[in-house]
Amino acid sequence: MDVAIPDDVDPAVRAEAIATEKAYSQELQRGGEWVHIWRVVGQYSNISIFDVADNERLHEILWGLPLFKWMTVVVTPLAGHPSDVALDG
Ligand SMILES: O=C(O)CC1=CCC(=O)O1
Repeated sequence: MDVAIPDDVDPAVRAEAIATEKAYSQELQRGGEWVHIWRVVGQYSNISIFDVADNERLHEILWGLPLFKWMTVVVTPLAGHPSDVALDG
């Protein structure tokens, strides 16, 4: 997720949107659907890992992001790798 909040956004609106985004994200993290969030060093971007039931649920989560209108989001579906020791029986 790349974030680009326009410079002319009122600082109070910006602060409120960022605070609401944090609460929204942390609720989903606590619920187990938003598994990881990492800051991309040097950029107003993050790399996140989601574990959701289906694409519709991920779409709902992403569209619900308070900063969504100021974001560019790229989704890369991932599958388990057969060499992952965590997947060995
Ligand atoms: O700061 C960001 O990368 C945007 C963001 C997504 C969830 C969150 O809390 O911030």
